[in-house]
Amino acid sequence: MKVAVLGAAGGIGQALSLLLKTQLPAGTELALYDVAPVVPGVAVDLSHIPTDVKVEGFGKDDLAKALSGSDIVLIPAGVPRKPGMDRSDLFNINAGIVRNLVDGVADNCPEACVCIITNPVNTTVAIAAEALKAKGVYNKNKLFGVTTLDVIRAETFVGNLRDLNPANVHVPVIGGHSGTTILPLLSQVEGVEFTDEEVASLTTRIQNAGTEVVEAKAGGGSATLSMGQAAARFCLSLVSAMRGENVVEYTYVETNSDDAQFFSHPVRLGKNGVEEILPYGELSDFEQKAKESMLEGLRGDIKLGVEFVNN
Ligand SMILES: NC(=O)c1ccc[n+]([C@@H]2O[C@H](COP(=O)([O-])OP(=O)(O)OC[C@H]3O[C@@H](n4cnc5c(N)ncnc54)[C@H](O)[C@@H]3O)[C@@H](O)[C@H]2O)c1
Ligand SMILES: O=C(O)C[C@H](O)C(=O)O
Repeated sequence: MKVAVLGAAGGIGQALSLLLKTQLPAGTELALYDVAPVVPGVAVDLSHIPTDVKVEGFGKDDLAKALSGSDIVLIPAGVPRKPGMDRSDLFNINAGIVRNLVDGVADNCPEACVCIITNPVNTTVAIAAEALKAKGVYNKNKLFGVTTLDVIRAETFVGNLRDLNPANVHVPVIGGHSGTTILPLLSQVEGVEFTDEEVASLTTRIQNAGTEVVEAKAGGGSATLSMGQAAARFCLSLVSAMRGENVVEYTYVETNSDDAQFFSHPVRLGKNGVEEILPYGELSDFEQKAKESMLEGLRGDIKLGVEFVNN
């Protein structure tokens, strides 16, 4: 098994690579790619941790080598937000970065599962899909937008509110990954009841949690450590699924539903990526209205990505 992290020298990239170095199964290869000259040093640093995961760093001219033979490619490369910005403000820079890196995936490891972290995820996943289609290698079962951070935040906030261990709380989060497109299904949290006021305020907090971090970091970037944890969880779930375990994660994938071309659903992962897209179940009136009012925006975000590659 080989896992590649593209953008490995960044805030997310380093946290994620550390978690993967310590948690991937023995025998896995971990390839770290970045355009930043520090990336070989990050790989040397991690290589001193005594696990049976072989780490190698690759600089800007070595994308092909980094990707060759990869089974899973995680992409957190690109610029993060500063206070006052929306995720969509990152489109101008990050769209081209994702396109180029995914072209590299198509050329060097077209069978790999590709996990997009770079924002705006609602749009960059569509860019990745169109880039893979243009190269004739798109497999909708192997492209994922990583929305796990929304899930772990929702679990943390619910756990804290009810004084429960967040590790034992499960909160479905569907939709996309920005603002109101992030839709936590609080009506489905087992064993916990919320008042209407709590549902409204928790939903808003989960939707704005990224901004909460951006403002707290005051110009120093966005979530990196919690995102590293979220991406590691998603990657390790994918690895377990590829080894035959039964694993379900919420992730932004291409669906056949009427909601939008890409939509976060509970997904049963398997040896070949998406095994089955599961229904997200019954929504409360509040969730149904919230879903209906965000769909147009989400579809617009997706269209922007499709047009970026095709126009
Ligand atoms: N999906 C999510 O839930 C989520 C959560 C947090 C952040 N993000 C997004 O992840 C991205 C990265 O955030 P960060 O905090 O790690 O940023 P960062 O600036 O700390 O790191 C980004 C890294 O990408 C590298 N990079 C830039 N262009 C590259 C290219 N063409 N090839 C390879 N590497 C390249 C940079 O050199 C840098 O090391 C941002 O777009 C951010 O908005 C997504
Ligand atoms: O908010 C951001 O810009 C980064 C990320 O999407 C997050 O949710 O933390």
